[in-house]
Amino acid sequence: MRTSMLRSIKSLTTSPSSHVLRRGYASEAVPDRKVAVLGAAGGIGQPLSLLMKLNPLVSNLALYDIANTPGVAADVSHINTRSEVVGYASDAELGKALEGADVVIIPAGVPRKPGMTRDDLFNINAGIVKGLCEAIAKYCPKALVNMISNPVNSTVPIASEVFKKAGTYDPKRLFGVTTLDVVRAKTFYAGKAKVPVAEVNVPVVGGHAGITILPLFSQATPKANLSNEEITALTKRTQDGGTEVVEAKAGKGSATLSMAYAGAIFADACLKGLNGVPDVVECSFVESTVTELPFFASKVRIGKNGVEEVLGLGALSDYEREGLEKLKPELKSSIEKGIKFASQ
Ligand SMILES: NC(=O)c1ccc[n+]([C@@H]2O[C@H](COP(=O)([O-])OP(=O)(O)OC[C@H]3O[C@@H](n4cnc5c(N)ncnc54)[C@H](O)[C@@H]3O)[C@@H](O)[C@H]2O)c1
Ligand SMILES: O=C(O)C[C@H](O)C(=O)O
Repeated sequence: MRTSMLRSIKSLTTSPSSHVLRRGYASEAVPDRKVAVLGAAGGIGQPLSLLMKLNPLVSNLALYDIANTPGVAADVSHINTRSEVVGYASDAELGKALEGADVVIIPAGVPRKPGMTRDDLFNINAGIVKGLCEAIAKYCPKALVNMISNPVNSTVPIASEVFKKAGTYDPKRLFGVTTLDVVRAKTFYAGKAKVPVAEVNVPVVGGHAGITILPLFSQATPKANLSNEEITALTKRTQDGGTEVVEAKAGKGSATLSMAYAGAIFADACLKGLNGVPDVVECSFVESTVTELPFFASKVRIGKNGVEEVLGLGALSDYEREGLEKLKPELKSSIEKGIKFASQ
């Protein structure tokens, strides 16, 4: 995405065709797409809004938050790229922010402090996510929902229950964003294997918390001859990547910049899928039959209707098979906690 996005941004801002695009005459080549960011003024929301403003696939960018939205929206709106930016600042404006949205990205909610698990955020974030998903069911039930708010292992099941209750649930349109785990696995693997990071691919499966994050380094490319000890250390670092940032920020929140980057990659994949670009594949936490668990992160092919295909796990090493069995009880209980909360 990086090179193609940067190339498109460059041509958008420097070539005569940029005027054509901005006037909206290029709708065949680049259809209009509205993206809504809920929690747009937060630590993730601000840089994510910036990155979505730079994405030439976006024609309308709706920035919603319960605090500080006007400033963020005014600031981002001055950037001379294709999309029109509108800020929405209160509950009463949420419907307008969502109406017509093709993709809704949700980074609303509280982040961790040192010593907390993602599950410790459940009590506050579950209610936030529930309310936002009720509004999505009402105002843009066909949108692809990119859930960033933690604990993802529970917030995605909460969203599914809210949509089921509203009669709008389409499992193809609900995604837990686990892209940051893939971003980390790629970075850490490239460093250890001494291969160019831009060429690295590593699937990360399972969920998005501690041992439920299972990077499949046996499938990493380019291949490298890493020892079992090195694979164990890489796996642990990927699983603890979020905590590494939380501790480094020492009470000032969790990953925001790397998450904004990861969220922008995933939203871009959704937009490309919607636009009919073939073979758009990203890892995501979705409704799944890959294991006995109802939700599971694995590679997913994204197309015009959202999830086109949930891909299987491929061949696993003994270490990964063991990790897979170990993560299931925790992931199952987080999923059940979300379902129980939303069905009350
Ligand atoms: N999926 C991932 O990989 C991943 C990575 C990093 C962080 N996160 C999660 O993302 C969430 C946000 O993190 P952050 O660092 O941006 O937090 P933050 O506190 O900086 O920002 C959160 C924003 O959400 C807004 N908000 C709160 N309630 C809202 C509501 N009802 N509607 C709209 N906006 C609302 C707040 O006003 C704030 O601006 C946290 O739950 C965090 O754990 C997930
Ligand atoms: O670690 C966190 O709490 C935030 C996020 O889930 C992350 O992986 O960085």
